[in-house]
Amino acid sequence: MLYAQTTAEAKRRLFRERLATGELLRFPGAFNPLSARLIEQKGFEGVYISGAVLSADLGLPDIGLTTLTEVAGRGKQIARMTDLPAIIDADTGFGEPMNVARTIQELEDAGLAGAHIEDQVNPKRCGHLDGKSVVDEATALKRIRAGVDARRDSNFLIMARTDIRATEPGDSGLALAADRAKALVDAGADAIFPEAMRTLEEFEAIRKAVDVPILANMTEFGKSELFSSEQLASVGVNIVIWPVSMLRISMGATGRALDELNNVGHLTGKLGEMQHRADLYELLDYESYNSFDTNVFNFEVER
Ligand SMILES: C[C@](O)(C(=O)O)[C@H](CC(=O)O)C(=O)O
Ligand SMILES: [Mg+2]
Repeated sequence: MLYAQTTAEAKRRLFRERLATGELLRFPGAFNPLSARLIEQKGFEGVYISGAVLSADLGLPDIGLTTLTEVAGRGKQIARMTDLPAIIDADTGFGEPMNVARTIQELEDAGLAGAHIEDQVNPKRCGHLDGKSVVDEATALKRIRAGVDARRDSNFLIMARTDIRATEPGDSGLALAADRAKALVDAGADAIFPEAMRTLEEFEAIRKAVDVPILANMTEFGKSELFSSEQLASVGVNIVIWPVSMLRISMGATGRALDELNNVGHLTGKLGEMQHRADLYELLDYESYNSFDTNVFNFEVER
């Protein structure tokens, strides 16, 4: 009933323990609190909260328009609905290193298990678009140090994302990414998110460069080939995210349903694609509200 039972501290501790095993942990992107529950019900290890989804949800492009208050608020709504650890996209940390420090404390208070801070300049853009710029190494390291020093729960995972790979083509971009990843780890990053890696070999190169967990971003229509969990595990990736995928799927299905309404005038033909009322109620744990008030759940839903 209501929110998940596991405290934020326990989620972070368990997440750290799981991460230490070296296995691949799968974090699909939750586009709302309810979808986080579905991710948990389907047996995944964690929930990702994407900046691209958060901004798209508000009808805005992913160019750093959302505020810390909006991001922490949505993060809290999603994280509290699941016993799984939730990691959130904190973009460039919402300002100067001092702002990064406050960002991390706000995200801890919001119940997140971790966050990633990237080294793009503001205004930032999707990591899989061309024409990105990154800050110099000293600034990138300051952001991470500020976050690490500010956290109060040492289990809160601070992940450094570097976008530097796409600033130069070919092997030189990859070498820059490996160097920056090493420096970010020296500055205290608990994990590395190498953005816009193109091939499995590129993930492998970052794996060799650092000895902390690394994350693979399997966002569609971007720079990376879409590798399977098995392939990513085989090159030593520890966390995989599908940040926007569930929103893309839902919006695609919504578009097709609206076409059907226009063309046919009813949705009878779409019933099989819908989440059934009974499944929704199960996900909401509707029945348990009955233990509080027996008048709440005194009906049956036929499948
Ligand atoms: C991971 C990401 O930062 C996000 O906000 O979800 C995006 C995803 C995307 O735009 O496809 C990214 O920059 O890769
Ligand atoms: Mg993002």
